[in-house]
Amino acid sequence: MRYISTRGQAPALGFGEAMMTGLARDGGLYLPETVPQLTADQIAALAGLRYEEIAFRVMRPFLGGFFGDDEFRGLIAAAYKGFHHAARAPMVQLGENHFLLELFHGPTLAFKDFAMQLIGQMMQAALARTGERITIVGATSGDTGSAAIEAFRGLKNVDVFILFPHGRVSDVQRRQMTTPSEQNVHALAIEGDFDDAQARLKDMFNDFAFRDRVRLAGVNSINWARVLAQVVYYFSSATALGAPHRKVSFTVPTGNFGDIFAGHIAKQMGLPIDRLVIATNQNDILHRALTTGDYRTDGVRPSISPSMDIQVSSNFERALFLALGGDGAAVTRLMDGLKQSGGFTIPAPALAALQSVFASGRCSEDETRATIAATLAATGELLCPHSAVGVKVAQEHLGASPMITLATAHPAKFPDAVQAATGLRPGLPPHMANLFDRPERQTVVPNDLTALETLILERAGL
Ligand SMILES: Cc1ncc(COP(=O)(O)O)c(C=O)c1O
Ligand SMILES: N[C@@H](CCOP(=O)(O)O)C(=O)O
Repeated sequence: MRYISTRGQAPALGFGEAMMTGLARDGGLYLPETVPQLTADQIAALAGLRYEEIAFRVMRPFLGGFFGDDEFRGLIAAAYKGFHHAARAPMVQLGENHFLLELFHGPTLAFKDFAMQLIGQMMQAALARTGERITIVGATSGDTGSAAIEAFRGLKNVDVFILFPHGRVSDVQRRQMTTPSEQNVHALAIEGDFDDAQARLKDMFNDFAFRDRVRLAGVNSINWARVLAQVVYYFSSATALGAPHRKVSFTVPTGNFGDIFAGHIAKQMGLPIDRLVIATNQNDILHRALTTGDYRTDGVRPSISPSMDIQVSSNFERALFLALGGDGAAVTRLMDGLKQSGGFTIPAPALAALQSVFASGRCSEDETRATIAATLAATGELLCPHSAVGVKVAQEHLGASPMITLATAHPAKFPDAVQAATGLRPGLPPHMANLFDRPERQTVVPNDLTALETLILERAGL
């Protein structure tokens, strides 16, 4: 199994190298050269298995032997043992033909834990082989950061620096990042938005001297292993509803496009997915791009679903690469256009290819609040604002096949928004009960590459 870059210029890598490398050295994102297929019988056999076993069977073909079977099973078991629900990713029914996949039962209460807990295990196993020390730098709009800190806190051979937009994450999200006391954890509040944070992170990867000196590693969905681990719950949920014998559709609250891209991979592996629906908040660049063909940034507008306040959607590059038939030079031209003029036009055949896989919809702030209230009244389910964006857009796309909407975070991460919508203030679960009593530690940093690199070198003692 070899991994190739979306820009077509970086060397192809094996699974372990791709995981430890993060961004390809030509600025692209790694993807498997060919996507392994599961047969209908293999998919049918997943129904009723434990989540951990489904994870093993779905991900194993991508590893190219980097982990032995027993070792990989052990890593999966360790990754999910801290989840607070026996099913890991349980489903509840919201209405006729509409289901909610609860992905917030991990330690930091967001879907990020599914991949982050596992890559925490996989990276530690890889580092144990080489004795290397690495520096993880991550960009977050709120949830990736806390999940990464939870997965890597306290490790001797890893420093973890998380860039989050100053003043633009919820209090719970910020405290999840600023209260861990371990000295290898560095919470950096950048004066900018998530797009700035992610752009500076990619700049660091493209600064080879810095990258090599700190042994830079990435845990955003830049990292293929993150996307891979998110493929699993598409299989677990679809087979629970009768796949492969019937098709299912998914609606995914979307920002950086990693989660829905994992659904695209599941479909390519043979899972019979009818529609993959992109649900955006008022930062609706992906909905506009899919409907008009014009991918153009117009500035991040802070919303009550802050984790989706993103305009430069990293993994859209992976989808474009596939839609352009694997033409790395064409992807490079479009990405250069994005950098230079804030946008690009998707070539017509690629747009048609994207539209054959993805549908899309947008949810306003008022609609988000109304959906939280209406869903509570109709079903008793308390949604976080991101999941509400998904539910609203899903309701506009219900059809013959069952629709599964991904519930991406726990409502207790966004108590102000949920209370404003319903009058109810969701409480934190017992393992986080003292979050607001712990002292915070954060550094406010400018949106400036040199300043950031200097700080990281200093803190990492390099
Ligand atoms: C709660 C929540 N929902 C949805 C998303 C969007 O997911 P993605 O960035 O994979 O599109 C995010 C951020 O990633 C998130 O934290
Ligand atoms: N919403 C995310 C943004 C980063 O996404 P990632 O999947 O690329 O890590 C967050 O919560 O940080």
